[in-house]
Amino acid sequence: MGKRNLYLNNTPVEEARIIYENALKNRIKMDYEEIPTEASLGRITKEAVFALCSSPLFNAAAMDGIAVIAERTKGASDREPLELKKQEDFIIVDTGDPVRYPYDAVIMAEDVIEMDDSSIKILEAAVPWQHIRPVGEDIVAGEMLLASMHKIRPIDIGVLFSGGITNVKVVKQPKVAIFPTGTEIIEPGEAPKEGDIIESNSRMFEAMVASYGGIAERFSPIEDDYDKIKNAVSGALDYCDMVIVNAGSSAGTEDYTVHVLRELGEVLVHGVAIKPGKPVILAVIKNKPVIGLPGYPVSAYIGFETFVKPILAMFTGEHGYESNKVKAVLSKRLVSSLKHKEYVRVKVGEVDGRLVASPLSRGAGAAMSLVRADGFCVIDQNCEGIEAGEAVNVELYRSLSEIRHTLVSIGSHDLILDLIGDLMSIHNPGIYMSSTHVGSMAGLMALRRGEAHMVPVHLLDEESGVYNIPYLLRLFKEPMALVKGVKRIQGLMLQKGNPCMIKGIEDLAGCRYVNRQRGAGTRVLFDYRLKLSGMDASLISGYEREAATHMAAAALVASNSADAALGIYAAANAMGLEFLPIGEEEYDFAVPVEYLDLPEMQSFLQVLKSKELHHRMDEIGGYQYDMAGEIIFIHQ
Ligand SMILES: Nc1nc2c(c(=O)[nH]1)N[C@H]1C(S)=C(S)[C@@H](COP(=O)(O)OP(=O)(O)OC[C@H]3O[C@@H](n4cnc5c(N)ncnc54)[C@H](O)[C@@H]3O)O[C@H]1N2
Ligand code: MOO
Repeated sequence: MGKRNLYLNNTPVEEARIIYENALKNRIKMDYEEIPTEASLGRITKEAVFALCSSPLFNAAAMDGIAVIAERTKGASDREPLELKKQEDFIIVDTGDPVRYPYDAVIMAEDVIEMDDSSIKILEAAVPWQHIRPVGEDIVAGEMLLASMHKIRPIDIGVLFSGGITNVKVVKQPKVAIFPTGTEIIEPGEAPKEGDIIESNSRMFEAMVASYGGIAERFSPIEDDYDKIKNAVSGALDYCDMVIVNAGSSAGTEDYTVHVLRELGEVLVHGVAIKPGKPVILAVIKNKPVIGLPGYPVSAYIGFETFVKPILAMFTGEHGYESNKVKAVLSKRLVSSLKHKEYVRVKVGEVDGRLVASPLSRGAGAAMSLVRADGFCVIDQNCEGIEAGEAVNVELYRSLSEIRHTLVSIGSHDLILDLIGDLMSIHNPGIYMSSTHVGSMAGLMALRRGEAHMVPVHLLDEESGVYNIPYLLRLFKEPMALVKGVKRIQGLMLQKGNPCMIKGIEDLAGCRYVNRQRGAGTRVLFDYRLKLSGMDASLISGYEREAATHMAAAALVASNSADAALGIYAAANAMGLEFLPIGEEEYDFAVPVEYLDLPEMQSFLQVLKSKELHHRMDEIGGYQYDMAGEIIFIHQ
């Protein structure tokens, strides 16, 4: 082996699905088992379930009171109360007690006047069968309780028991073997060295298999070794219903999966027009589905959702997964290739009653983009892209009600945003903050387009030397508020020990710098300082290289991929870097006045002023928060 697989196809998603499902439809047979009713939550009934007994089993009192013979209560009224004798005319009953012949009505305790131990008075006649639940009112023996192929819910379990059903026949859960592969893969808990990757996908698959009604059998990582992979897959097929092999699915010299699967059985598809998820392998071995999923976490997730989930449904019979599709306005132009169908993770916010979708990182390795996402939108294969402002369909992962109670912040990044969001959810459960980091300027533009409630900004006006306010005056006609945030120290983040001996911006020539994106406040500050020092940007290698956040820039320096970056003290500190202060800046929040009263904004303001937040900022260091939460109203 050791050869590259340079022959991946590009089968359209739907076509690949049909090819595979057709190949499997006569091979996958649903199996059944009988299980205790109490263990049947979420399982699918094999066949209709009929009640063995009625409920109630007898005529039962529906209220606490007395059981009477209705005929004997005739004529009772306010004017002529009727006296009844215990045991002769009535007996005492509690809710649920049987009511036997000759009694045929129940009078509620509240409507009974007690005379002495053995007699009572009533002021109204009883109607026959009042307050009595007749035999079989709820369930009649022989009645169908649940239909075939019904997914059992908590209420169904209750009803099954009431109908005398203690065991139920359900569809058997398929057993799915999961094999992570790759010599670089180490088990969680082991200390990672350079080149090692902590195993995570098989754990994610295990949870996905369970949530879609299967039983996962997860194995330890197998190294990139043809025979080891072959023996593992072949052995699992003897007792499992399906096998997932993770990674080694594309064109690497050690990507053996497809060769192994070809030797063991038939590979129907290798390579699908989907992004992320392209190198999916769909195979049939020993009449069972064997699926190779790509190693990158996002590709693995989308490959599973697209190809494993429908095959699991062929075993479980569960097809009715809810999909929560909404229409949202796209905040940023999305360009996509005609070569594939693309799944783009998006954050969704509701601003002024309008849902806005902002695309997140599109990298297949960026698992956090899935965590941060509220949903995804699909760009069809025959579509080259979608313009900003166009409506797109978004499949939501989060509930619409959570999205509606989310403060949407788009703008400059700072570590305190995560802390604030966290404290908001603690102080006001049910209120959330979503922050997208695009830089100060891009945030203000998003606010102008009505896509955010608030923009974290730190923009220095070079002429006046004033932060933020001049920009709001320039860009907004409507009344704006500047909520004061923090003063934070910006400086050069340098490698430990400062091996390049950088003492100021002038020393950056000849070093490997990493910049921030255009429109980021830190970039504006850097350009301003460059100008002051009279230095030409072209002398700085890496001036064009951009990192999206302070932490991302700091991480590049920490990993010796760059020598210096401009950033905040907190990021340098978090990454264990040396820090050369350049100056203090004002990191505030631009808010249209009309949003100040939103409950989500009020929660934000409360947290911003809280001791708890200030304490956490002290722990990180580099922040001054004397004015945090003060509001400056900006009038034109
Ligand atoms: N020359 C080409 N290179 C690549 C192609 C291509 O068509 N031509 N396809 C790219 C695409 S698209 C994808 S997706 C990846 C998929 O590659 P593999 O499925 O072969 O996966 P690996 O290369 O083994 O791993 C990729 C990545 O994922 C990490 N990984 C693997 N297993 C796990 C696990 N269990 N838990 C966490 N992370 C895992 C692995 O270490 C790698 O970092 O190929 C492109 N290349
Ligand atoms: O198609 Mo791969 O799955 O994008 O990264």
